Order: sequence, then C-alpha cells, then structure tokens
Amino acid sequence: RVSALVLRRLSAILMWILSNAWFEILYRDRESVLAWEQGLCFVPTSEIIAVEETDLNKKQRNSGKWQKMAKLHAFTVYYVKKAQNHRWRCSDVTFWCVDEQLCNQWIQALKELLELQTRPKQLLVYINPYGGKRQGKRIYEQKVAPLFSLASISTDVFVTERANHAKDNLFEVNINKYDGVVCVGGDGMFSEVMHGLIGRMQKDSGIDQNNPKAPLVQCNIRIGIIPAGSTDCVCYSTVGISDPVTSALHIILGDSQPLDVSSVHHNNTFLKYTVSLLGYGFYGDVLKDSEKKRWMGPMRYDYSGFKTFLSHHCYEGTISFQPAKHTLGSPRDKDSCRTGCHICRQSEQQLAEQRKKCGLKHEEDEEEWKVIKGKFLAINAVNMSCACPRSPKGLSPAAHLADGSADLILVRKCSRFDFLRYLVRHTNQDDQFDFSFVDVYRVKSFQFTSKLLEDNESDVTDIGKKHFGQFCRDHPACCCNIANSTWNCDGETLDSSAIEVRVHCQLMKLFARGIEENHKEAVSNQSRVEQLL
Ligand SMILES: Nc1ncnc2c1ncn2[C@@H]1O[C@H](COP(=O)(O)OP(=O)(O)OP(=O)(O)O)[C@@H](O)[C@H]1O
Ligand SMILES: CCCCCCCCCCCCC/C=C/[C@@H](O)[C@H](CO)NC(=O)CCCCC
Ligand SMILES: [Ca+2]
Repeated sequence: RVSALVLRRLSAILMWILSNAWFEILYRDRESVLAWEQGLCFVPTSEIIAVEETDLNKKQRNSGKWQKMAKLHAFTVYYVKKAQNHRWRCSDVTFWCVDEQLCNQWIQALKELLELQTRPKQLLVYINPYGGKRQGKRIYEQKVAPLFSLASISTDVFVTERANHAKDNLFEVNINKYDGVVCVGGDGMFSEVMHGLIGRMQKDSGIDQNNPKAPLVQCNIRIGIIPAGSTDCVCYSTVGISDPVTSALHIILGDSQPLDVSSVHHNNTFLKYTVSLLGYGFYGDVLKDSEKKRWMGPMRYDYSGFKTFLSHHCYEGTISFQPAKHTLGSPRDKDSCRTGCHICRQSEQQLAEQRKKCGLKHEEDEEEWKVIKGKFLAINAVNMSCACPRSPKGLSPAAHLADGSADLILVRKCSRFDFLRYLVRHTNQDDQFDFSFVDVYRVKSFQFTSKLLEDNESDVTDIGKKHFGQFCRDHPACCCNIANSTWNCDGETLDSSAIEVRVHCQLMKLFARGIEENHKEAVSNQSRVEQLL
C-alpha cells in the first residue's frame, strides 16, 4: 500500500512536470527522443536498476549542448531495457532541473521506492576460470561487477582453484550473511554450487542425503548463474538466453524462479542431484568421450557427438517409473513453461498444502509403477526443457521448471538414419516425439537397471567377452553393447549404471523469472513508447 501511495504521488508530480514542460530531459538514444515527443514515458519501479545524482562536470564535457547553461542539477535513472530474444541491457535517462532541492527530493523518493523492492544486497560469487572458453574471470570483471556496483550490491568473490572448491567452501562459509550465491561458469559449475547449497541445507537440518526417501529441506538462498560455460543449459532454459549482462540484471532485480531438483541414488547411497539432463546411452557416451577432449573447449561436444553418433551403440535394460499424476501438463503439450506458469503455480500450492498436512513427515508413496524393458539408444530424463544455444527448444520443449515432474524420453533401437532424424529435431521446430521409436512419459520417480547388471554378470563369461569384443553375444551385428553406458548427470558422469531417481518439487530457487511470453510484442511497444518513469 505504501509503494502504491508513493507511486501515485510520483506520477502526479510527473504529470505536473510534463504538462508544465518545466523539466528538461536529455535522452541518450533516438527511441527515447521519440518517446519524449509523444510525451509518454513509463518505467516500472521493479525494473529500475539504480538512481544516482549525475556528475554534471562529466555530462557537460560529453554534451556540448549543456555547456552554456548554468546552475543545473540532474539525476540519472538506470533501468532495464528489454531487447529482442530475451536479451536485457542497462539503459539510462538523465533528468535535468534548475532547483537543487527538487532534484534531491526526486533522488530520495526514487531511492525509497527501490528500497521497497526485495533485492539482494550481499552476494557470494564463485568464478570458474576454466569453464567454457576460459573467459569466466573476464566476463565477471568487465560485464557483471560494474553492474553490481552500480546497484550497490556488495560481493565476496572467490575464484576457484580446483573442481569442487566452491562446493566444499559452501559447507564452511557463514551462509546467512548472503542474500544469494552467484556462479560464473557452465552447468557443471552451477551443479557444484547447487550441491554445496542443498547439501549444506540438509546437513544443517540433520537430513541424511543417502536415504532416497528422505524429505529434503528446501533451499531458500537463491543461485544466480552468469553463463560462461560450454552448454549453459540451465541459464538458457530459465532466462531464455545465455547472456552474462541479462543474467546479472535478473540478479540485481531480485527475480525468483523455483526449480525442481531430482536426487539420484544407487543402493541407498546418494550419487548426485540433477536439474537438467540425466542421460544414458547417447548423451552419456558423448560426455564420457568429450571429457578426454576438454582442451577443445565447447567444440569437444561436436567432435564427440559425431563420433558417438557413428558408433550407434544401444543398451539393454529395464526402466520402471511412477507417472506424475499430480500435474496437469503432458510432454506433448503445445504450450511451454513461461513466466508465471499456471502449472508450476498449481504444483507450488499442492506442495504448500502437503507441507501443512504432514510437516516434514514423509508419506509412503504407494502409487503404481510402470515397467519397460528394451534396447535403447538413449534414455533422457529432463527436469526442464534443456533448451540451450545448440537446441533452442530443448529436448522436451513442454517440460516445466517447477511442476515436480521430469520428462522421461526413451529412444529405442532404430536405424542410424532414424536416429539422425531424431537428433535433427533437437535443433528445429518439429515434434521430437513424433517417431515410432520414441516414447515420452511425465514421471515423478524412476529406476533403471542395465541388462548386464540384471543378469548379474553370470552368463557373460570372459571367453564370450574375448570372442565377441563388448558386443551382444547372440547378435553381434545388432550394435547392442553388452558393456554399460554411463549416466550423464548435468554434464558429469556417474559411476553407477543402476540408479534410482526422485523429483523434488521446487527444492531450490534461481535469480530468474522463467522465459517471458510475447516478447516481440513487448519490444515493439517499447520502441514506440520508451518506458521511462
Ligand atoms: N578451478 C577449477 N579447475 C578445474 N576445474 C574446475 C575449477 N573450478 C570448477 N571446476 C569444475 O569444472 C567443471 C566444468 O565447469 P563448467 O561447467 O563451468 O564449464 P563447462 O563444462 O565448459 O560448461 P557446461 O557445463 O555448460 O558444459 C565443473 O564441474 C567444475 O566442478
Ligand atoms: C545433425 C545435428 C545433430 C545435432 C544434435 C545437437 C543436439 C544438442 C542437444 C543439446 C542438449 C543439451 C542438454 C543439456 C545437457 C547439459 O546438462 C550438459 C552439461 O552442460 N551438456 C552436455 O551434456 C552436452 C551435450 C552436447 C551434445 C552434443
Ligand atoms: Ca519439472
């Protein structure tokens, strides 16, 4: 109510100012001049980055026009300018005035408005200097740090020296000091920070992560991702673009996006959490091969992807899963998860009700299990669409960020040509599930055991292995690999092929707002009427 009142006062003052043409406004870009001519300017306070008294000496040096005018006072409003393809930029507008007191009143009033927004003030930043093209440090220093400083955000910056450095540090640091954690790197770096935060949360609450049925404690400290990796799938799927400045602005505005996290166990031992892709077969093999070629940077995935495609290995095993009946959506839906998604909101309500009903007590889940046996080229479980620059719609375009479910995609044995057709659909608009050899299910938990493990390795004798290499003894020409594949868990390999997976609805939060809808329309409106105060 206070903010509405202040806003109304401000708009009244603004209208008065505009109608008296009393204020002189200097716009930096052409679109803004156009807007000024139309006399209509809005910026939602939620999209103001900062307000600062303007250094007049600097401005006058830059703009000869104002040199002759004496005794002017000015303040600059920095705000989010939304460009195309979900890209955000920091833009600014300077307001000039002859009355120093009035100018200060404006600065004060706008700063008070910004104080009413719940935004991060103190952040813990981890930079992986070796992720992606090894640009993490430069990206942070040149593109992100100046914006944080403009928004008066204090930071403790930690440049990692080894893998798991950030994760280990998160178990020691005084976490309550911070309003959020930022990771500069790729999906692997994000995964490290997420494991640190979720792990720390469970440890502090006495929850045993090794128990696959343990009700995990939600992690309320948000994570911000500054993309500087090779795939940057989590950033792309939650923001709509992989762009460091856009992500920094989402962090500054204090956006919040809940995220489903799946836990992966083997024999009552915790292995990992996953938020994007948990893939066996094709994506597991690509990752395993690409790890040896890290020196190639992001190109390693193209090289290993091509090699793995040619090898065309399929793997035999059994998948059992519990369908997600609590959620309204289906993986074949035409609509995708967007900012304020009603399906994710409904899951949030269900979660709150569930918590009220049984607190931290876990209800034994007796829902039915479906069992599928077969030979698979790929088994992909995705908690989100997995959109990324290589696959702009992702592996499951209708997957939801926070509905408490994952999409389980089973690609059965097929010809190389058919598998290529399937892969090509990762990159275009066509329906990826419209193939006789592809099945997709929305699930809340699943288990996988390879045939090799089922048979308990008893009938695979050393003689057999020697004689037929690692391929199927009965049908050596069928490309069915009797060795196991590897699970690709958000870009890291798992040691075990038999796993048990459970989706934890909205276990954590990001500094993001999901992908915004109707962006084209918003942009064209904005260029007609620049959104200023
Ligand atoms: N200083 C470091 N030295 C070596 N490895 C590190 C260091 N800091 C972090 N790591 C590890 O590097 C791995 C990969 O990093 P990151 O995810 O940033 O880049 P990427 O693999 O190129 O990108 P993507 O995950 O998007 O494909 C992470 O799993 C992380 O644990
Ligand atoms: C003929 C054209 C065929 C082209 C097919 C391209 C398909 C690209 C789909 C990419 C899907 C990425 C899913 C996200 C996985 C991340 O958790 C993980 C860590 O960053 N990245 C990879 O495993 C990296 C996986 C990269 C595989 C190439
Ligand atoms: Ca989901």
